[in-house]
Amino acid sequence: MSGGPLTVAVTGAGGRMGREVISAAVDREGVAVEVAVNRTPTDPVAGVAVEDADRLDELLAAAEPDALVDFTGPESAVAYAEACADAGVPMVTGTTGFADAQLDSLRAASESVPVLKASNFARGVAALRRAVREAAAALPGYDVELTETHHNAKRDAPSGTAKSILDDVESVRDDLDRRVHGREGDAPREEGEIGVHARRAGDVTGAHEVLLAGNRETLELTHRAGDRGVFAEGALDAADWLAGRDPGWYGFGDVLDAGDAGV
Ligand SMILES: NC(=O)C1=CN([C@@H]2O[C@H](COP(=O)(O)OP(=O)(O)OC[C@H]3O[C@@H](n4cnc5c(N)ncnc54)[C@H](OP(=O)(O)O)[C@@H]3O)[C@@H](O)[C@H]2O)C=CC1
Ligand SMILES: O=C(O)C1=N[C@H](C(=O)O)C[C@H](O)C1
Repeated sequence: MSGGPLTVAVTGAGGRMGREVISAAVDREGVAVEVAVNRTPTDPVAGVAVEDADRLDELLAAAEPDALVDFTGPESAVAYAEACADAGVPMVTGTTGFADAQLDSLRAASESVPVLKASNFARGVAALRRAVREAAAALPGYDVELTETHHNAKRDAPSGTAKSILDDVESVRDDLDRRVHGREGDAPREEGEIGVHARRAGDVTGAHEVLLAGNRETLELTHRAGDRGVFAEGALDAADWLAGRDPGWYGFGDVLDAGDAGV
């Protein structure tokens, strides 16, 4: 926790999440949006002027915000992480869909500044992930299938959260190590599979459902995000927690474990 008013920069300010982060910051006492940028020209968001993203270096140097909050795309998130490293600004990123090499670049930035990356800033998802780890470990031999549902404009599939949950399952179940993305035709389930199903429809904010089945019983664990505000609030909590930390690689679990996330 920074201990004083928190100043933030927001990238992707014209996007669904960028707008939500700015609105949540404006509504939150003790938080000021000092910098907001977008790749394409965008009208002010919640009264905050949005600048050209090409000016980010210059704007960060002038404003020296406590943290930058990024919800954009993998390519831009890497470029913004490099800008943060150059300017000495901690970075919170909720962007998903990174390739391994892009993750390496983010990690390289975390050698200069604190970088906190989370595939989902909802507290309920953190609880879901704990519950999934416990259930998958407690039910050896049970089949596991994951279904995620998102709005029809989402680019990456499966979702970043789904990938995190799959990592969780694999971390406690040595017998499950093969991710099967959908099935078609003559495709009976085989040992070692975790089925993964990505649905894209309408304006669904985000839902993740894990099905465990075996021994003539089923267990379903589901999280549904009610609105994007839940992610924006979590990202601001993360920014507050990250400000002033040492360089390094952090996750949302660090914020929640610390119990001082300003909630
Ligand atoms: N961790 C979490 O809790 C959550 C994560 N997300 C993730 O956040 C990301 C953004 O989601 P969402 O807000 O719905 O997406 P949007 O498409 O609504 O917004 C994306 C924003 O990123 C900008 N952007 C995209 N690509 C580039 C690029 N190459 N260079 C510069 N700017 C770029 C867009 O700029 P422009 O307007 O110019 O196109 C836009 O402002 C996704 O990866 C999503 O999965 C989403 C919700 C919660
Ligand atoms: O793109 C989205 O909308 C979301 N993306 C994140 C993900 O990929 O897991 C988190 C949330 O589910 C919404």
